[in-house]
Amino acid sequence: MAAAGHRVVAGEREGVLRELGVSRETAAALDAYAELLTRWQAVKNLVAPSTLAALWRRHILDSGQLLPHVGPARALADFGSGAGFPGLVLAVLMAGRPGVQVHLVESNNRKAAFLREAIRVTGAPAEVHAVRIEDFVARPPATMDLVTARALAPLSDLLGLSEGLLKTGARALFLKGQDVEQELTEAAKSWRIQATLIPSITDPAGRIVHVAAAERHSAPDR
Ligand SMILES: C[S@@+](CC[C@H](N)C(=O)[O-])C[C@H]1O[C@@H](n2cnc3c(N)ncnc32)[C@H](O)[C@@H]1O
Repeated sequence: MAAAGHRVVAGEREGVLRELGVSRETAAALDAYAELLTRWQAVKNLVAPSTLAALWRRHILDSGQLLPHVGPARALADFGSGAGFPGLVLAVLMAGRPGVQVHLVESNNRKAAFLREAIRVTGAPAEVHAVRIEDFVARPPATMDLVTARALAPLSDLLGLSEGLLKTGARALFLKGQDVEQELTEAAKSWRIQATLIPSITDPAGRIVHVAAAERHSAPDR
């Protein structure tokens, strides 16, 4: 069904803008993004159709809740950005900070084209890398301060993908669902991880995994 048929949850936009505490200019940029996503969704199916009605909370606030944990980071790499979550939302929210650049790594050309258009309409300090994450990490365009990702892979795989950037000093913020404890236990078999779990404000079972550092266990001596 065409996106015109979807209904936005009443009052959700206002509540989310209040929770994020954004300026009028930032709210306008988020509106432009939401409008573009709704329009492109009809033909490009960018997010799960069932989640579009709750776009503001399920996607925009879910992404924006990372902002207080970004700290002084200026160079961000968002892995598997899809329609821009969380990377593009963070770029919009950080637009006023000097020197910020968010690198959206998304190998799907249809999604990468959408992201380029979203950057254009929002003026967000971001750029799209339509390549595989593995290739981006092999030759990053700058030293990254922070890696973000949502709905991409289990934690141990995320650490593997991020390894090259963690080694040069990046931290990571991963949005995780109810399986987070299991994923941490599994990841701890291969990694020594310094991480903090932060409750999600959009999902009672969800956690933000803040990785300060991680390195592989050395191979056991024989
Ligand atoms: C399930 S979607 C999640 C999108 C977004 N992060 C979100 O939470 O809505 C995963 C995205 O990662 C991209 N992706 C998966 N593996 C990738 C890789 N190795 N390199 C680049 N992009 C990848 C896919 O094309 C897809 O858009």
